[in-house]
Amino acid sequence: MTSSLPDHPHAVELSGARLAFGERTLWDHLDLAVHPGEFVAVLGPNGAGKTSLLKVLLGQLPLSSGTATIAGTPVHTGSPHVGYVPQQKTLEVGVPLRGRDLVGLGVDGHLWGTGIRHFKRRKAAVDAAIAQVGAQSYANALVGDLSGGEQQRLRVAQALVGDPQVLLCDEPLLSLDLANQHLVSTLIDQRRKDHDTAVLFVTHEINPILPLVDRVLYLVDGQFRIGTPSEVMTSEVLSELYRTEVEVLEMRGRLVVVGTGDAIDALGSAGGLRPGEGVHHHHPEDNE
Ligand SMILES: Nc1ncnc2c1ncn2[C@@H]1O[C@H](COP(=O)(O)OP(=O)(O)OP(=O)(O)O)[C@@H](O)[C@H]1O
Repeated sequence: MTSSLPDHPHAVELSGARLAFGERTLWDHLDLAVHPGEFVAVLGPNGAGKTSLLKVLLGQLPLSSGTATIAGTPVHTGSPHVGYVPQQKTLEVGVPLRGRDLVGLGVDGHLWGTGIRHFKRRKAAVDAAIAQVGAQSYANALVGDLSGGEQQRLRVAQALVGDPQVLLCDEPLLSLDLANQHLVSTLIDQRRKDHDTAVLFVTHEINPILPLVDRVLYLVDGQFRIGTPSEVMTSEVLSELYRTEVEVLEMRGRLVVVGTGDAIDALGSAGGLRPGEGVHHHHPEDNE
């Protein structure tokens, strides 16, 4: 399968982008050009506007000002060039949906049409996406019977089934154990390497994906910074963003963010301290 648009220099482009709800500005003057195959982590405390940014790129939320394009085209809903891994919801046991049905939900009916020829193409696309995430052995099982990690791999397959040029992921590692975090992040990394798919990856915890990240967009309370992890994840930059003293320590290849005072709550969700805790190694189960 190949994408129908010729390769565009920028997979995602935000220019002078501003998003406000009433008096509250989530971000303003945001310029971001993401290249094909680039992996951008979107970090920041609760309510900073990370999910809203993905919604803008999905065409679900209009910008207050500025422009947003995907592969050179203004954002709009139902773009075949965008794959989306939404925030994880546990699927209930007993839902009569097989793994391959879940993946098939990612297929756009308008694009594929109806009839036996389209049915075959659709099935081939679903099979290919299932194979990309290595889910063949449980694709016919009921999703409610699958583990969180298996469900998440199928969700990634659902996002890949339309052969997207841009993959938007909203905390795809949440509630996964370390092995599955590694598995799912490796799948996403493999996809961008093999297909030059750009990845915007919203997360509260940069450590599991630190080796994959090209650039970080760090949003805090109307402010933001964009740069490589070593440019953004520093005591100076985060102290400026949080407007309080924040320390970033590197320990055995992991970044530990340590803050004080009022910022503790916010930093707790960004990989740092929670009230009453000492230096805190942010583990995945902390997100529970
Ligand atoms: N349609 C809307 N109208 C008004 N306010 C909204 C709307 N959508 C989102 N918000 C507010 O915008 C803020 C940012 O929300 P968003 O979900 O983007 O944050 P986030 O950074 O993804 O947070 P979290 O880490 O908690 O998921 C929140 O305070 C939210 O209440």
